[in-house]
Amino acid sequence: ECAAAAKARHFRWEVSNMFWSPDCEEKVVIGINGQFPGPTIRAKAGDTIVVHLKNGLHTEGVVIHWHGIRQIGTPWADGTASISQCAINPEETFTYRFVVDKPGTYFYHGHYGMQRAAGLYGSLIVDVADGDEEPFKYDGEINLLLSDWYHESIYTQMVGLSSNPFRWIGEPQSLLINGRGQFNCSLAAAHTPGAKQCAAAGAAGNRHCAPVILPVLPNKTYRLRVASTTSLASLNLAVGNHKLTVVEADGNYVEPFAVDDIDIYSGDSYSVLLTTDQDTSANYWVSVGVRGRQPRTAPALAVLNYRPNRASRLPAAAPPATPAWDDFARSKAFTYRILGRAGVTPPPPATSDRRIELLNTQNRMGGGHVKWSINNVSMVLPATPYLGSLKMGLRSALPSAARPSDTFGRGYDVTRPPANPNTTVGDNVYVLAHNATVDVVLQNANALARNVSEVHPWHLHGHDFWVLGYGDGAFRGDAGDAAALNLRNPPLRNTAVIFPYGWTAIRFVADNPGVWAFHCHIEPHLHMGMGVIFAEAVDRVSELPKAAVSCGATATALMAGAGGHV
Ligand SMILES: O=C1O[C@H]([C@@H](O)CO)C(O)=C1O
Repeated sequence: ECAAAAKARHFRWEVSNMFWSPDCEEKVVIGINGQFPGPTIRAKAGDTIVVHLKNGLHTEGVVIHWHGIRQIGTPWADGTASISQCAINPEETFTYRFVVDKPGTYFYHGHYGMQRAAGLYGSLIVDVADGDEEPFKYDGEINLLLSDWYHESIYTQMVGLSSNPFRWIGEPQSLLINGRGQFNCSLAAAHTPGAKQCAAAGAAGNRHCAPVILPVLPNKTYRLRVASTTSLASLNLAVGNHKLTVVEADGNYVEPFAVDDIDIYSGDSYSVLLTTDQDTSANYWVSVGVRGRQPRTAPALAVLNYRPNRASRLPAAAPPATPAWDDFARSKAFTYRILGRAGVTPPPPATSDRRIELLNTQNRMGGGHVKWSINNVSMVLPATPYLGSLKMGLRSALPSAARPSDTFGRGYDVTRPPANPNTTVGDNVYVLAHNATVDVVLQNANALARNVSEVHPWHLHGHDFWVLGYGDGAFRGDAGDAAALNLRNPPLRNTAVIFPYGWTAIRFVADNPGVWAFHCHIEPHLHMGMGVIFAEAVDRVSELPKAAVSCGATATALMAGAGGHV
């Protein structure tokens, strides 16, 4: 019996700032229990995870979001500051308790300010429950948590993003694999004109930035678990000479397909199978490079080490080249191939109960501030977390009186900079009826500069969604695009990308009472307002832990006796 085998896994974690050299340059990172990245959580489907999280940052709050875990029945454990809980104060401990109900490749990360970009992240891997089997076979596993790294602190970055004039964060200094990179040198210098060899990193024994070595045995099949928690970069991963067979995306099985490389946007996770069927006398490069934006960051490299070859024997061939950053036709071809595996729950086939069309634009506010807006409103977060304030009916805790719009109106020209770039801020709270089938169409557009439209990976909390389709240009809803959506075998995911000047349509059923963020997973873009909130049947949320709601207006009301006593 599955239920009997499920167990509670307890963790005691302390978050703190610490000196670390992720790419061989010493900086300050946010670590957990003295580690960067944070400890990997490994569990079985059905287990309960209990994390006692102590905030050891001296002067700021913290929360942790369990990315891809739907938090069915535990919306207060979603780890989103101002949305699902109060930020945990310094020296305080908050207990997250939630069930990991579905096997898959997940991760966790900070969700307060830009703390994710400061290094607050780690892997969360859920195996099938005892007695269950994955629908594919493999002999071993390799975990690759990908990220990007900036030398400037997140505080400097945040000040720049909210300053007038605006200061953009720019491209990252390094890409990291499992928290390690090499700035200003290359492990494959012999193949990179002008690059210096990273002798120092290895020779000095710098354990923080030593190359990632992935030992494998010949003629075996490995499951590579790949996830991206980048602040900005869209990535591409390739392994020299080896094909990759994609089998899982965001904790859901996909119809297997073989490729030479995969694109990974921030917030995505994949499992790919790799068979070690190449010349056994050699080692091979794993290369991770930037796509979607003009790269200014060297690829991250790791060594696939065919045992018993020595790990120090660098591959003779050059690392596989990352495809051209702006070859969006290639990116789309990969993304469009991701479809639900036979047996994956199909979406409700009827037309949706509600369609919400969200126009993504870059705007100006007050002359110089640069913001991202959704239907012309840039999201700001409230002092009092929504889960508490909405459950207690404190409408006054909402930053704006008006509800946001379900459409941006026909006729907006997505091919040009906004005709009227002025925007306002608001809460962007959409109230969803219990069990409604909701379609959301994300519409991309031209940014402030001419001939610029960027990639945005959107991540939904509290749900997986079906990705029903993608298209170029403006969504022509009832004029054709709505009828052409894939209701047969769409993939289930929690993150979906919008391509430049394109649209992406998703569907989910609002069957998980709570307050859920839906936002661009690019850290600076979220900080600039690129998101909305889905408040879903909040009246059905069961009693909230007081520690999740005891701040701001909810704390005041609680003290006064409205909704319980403290
Ligand atoms: O939000 C962004 O701002 C800059 C640029 O548009 C203005 O400097 C950029 O590349 C972003 O993604």
